[in-house]
Amino acid sequence: MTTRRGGFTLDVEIEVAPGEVVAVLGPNGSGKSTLLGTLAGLYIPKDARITLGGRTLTDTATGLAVPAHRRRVGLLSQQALLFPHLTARDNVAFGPRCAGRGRRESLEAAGERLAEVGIGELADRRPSALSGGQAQRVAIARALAVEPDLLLLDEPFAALDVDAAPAVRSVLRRLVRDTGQTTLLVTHDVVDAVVLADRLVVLAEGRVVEAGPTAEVLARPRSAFAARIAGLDLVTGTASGDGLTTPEGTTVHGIASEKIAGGEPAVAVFPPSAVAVHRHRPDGSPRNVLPVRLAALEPQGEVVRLRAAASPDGPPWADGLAADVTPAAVAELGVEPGDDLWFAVKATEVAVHPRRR
Ligand SMILES: Nc1ncnc2c1ncn2[C@@H]1O[C@H](COP(=O)(O)OP(=O)(O)OP(=O)(O)O)[C@@H](O)[C@H]1O
Repeated sequence: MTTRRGGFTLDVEIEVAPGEVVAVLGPNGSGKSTLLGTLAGLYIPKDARITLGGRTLTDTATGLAVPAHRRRVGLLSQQALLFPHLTARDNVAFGPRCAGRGRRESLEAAGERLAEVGIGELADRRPSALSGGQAQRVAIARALAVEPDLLLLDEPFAALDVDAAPAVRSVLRRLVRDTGQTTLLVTHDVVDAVVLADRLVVLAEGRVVEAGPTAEVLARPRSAFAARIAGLDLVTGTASGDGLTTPEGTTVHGIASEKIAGGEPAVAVFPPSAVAVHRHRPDGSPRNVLPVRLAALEPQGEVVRLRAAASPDGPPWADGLAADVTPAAVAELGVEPGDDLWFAVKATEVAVHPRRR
């Protein structure tokens, strides 16, 4: 598709498989919202063919443009944007009604969706009597009420205050993760992308500069933007009592970000700045101590990033882990590629998130 907005041109080709979650990342002004708006039918593209599950939604060659409310595309934006004069239930029932479903059926569906997002008891309230987090839950219910073939999420947590965001995030993560809902998610938060997305697409200046499976893009970023967001250490495995267990049986001690049942797929995330580097195995406190072989030293502004390879004495998943240390510490350690080192991370620095199956 090609969409123009003022002097800006978005020119992309994107495919999302049924049931897939694709995260769209990119700097401010790269065209992420324009992409979602074009798919939702809010912006008229200059030149585009958009199909969804065998239906053509837009084809500029033939002049076809299915109106937004008939696309079966759910859009959730930063702001809830509810109708102020309608109750939560009527707001949610609005979409199905527009799509031609009966009044009773639409209201019933609305009640169910509101219960699913945990606010069934607030169905009769107007938006002015809802908190920001509650309003955003109504907006989630509304986006799902049209039984969308495609769900578009445009930074759905960005406008929520720090108290409301975690609960809404957890509701939405669960819905996206567990229902097989085909979803395109715009986010600035790499953890959301890691936890939710099968694939990442990186936009810059209106074009796709990088695309691929989430883990691959983050492990081997090619664009500057992906490299910047990829600056996190990730270990995948399954949730266990005190953190995460990797496929070959190591435990990474950490703190669960939300309730996860033991054995559920999970990912442990920590910043390279939380990794301490030692020549010899450190005694005592840190719960996570890991032998690695130093692969590379990468200058990263104020710090030096020590990139690990797996050590013959350690787990294979250490390959690619990063530790950020000061140049002074590098000099003190006197390390060079090929050296055997120890990475240590406190359990309190490791966040364990549920992961998509
Ligand atoms: N109504 C408009 N008229 C003219 N230009 C616009 C309009 N809306 C957006 N633009 C331009 O289109 C470009 C893409 O904007 P868009 O909102 O899609 O970016 P984005 O990647 O979603 O950014 P952000 O991360 O800041 O939300 C920007 O350069 C912006 O200035």
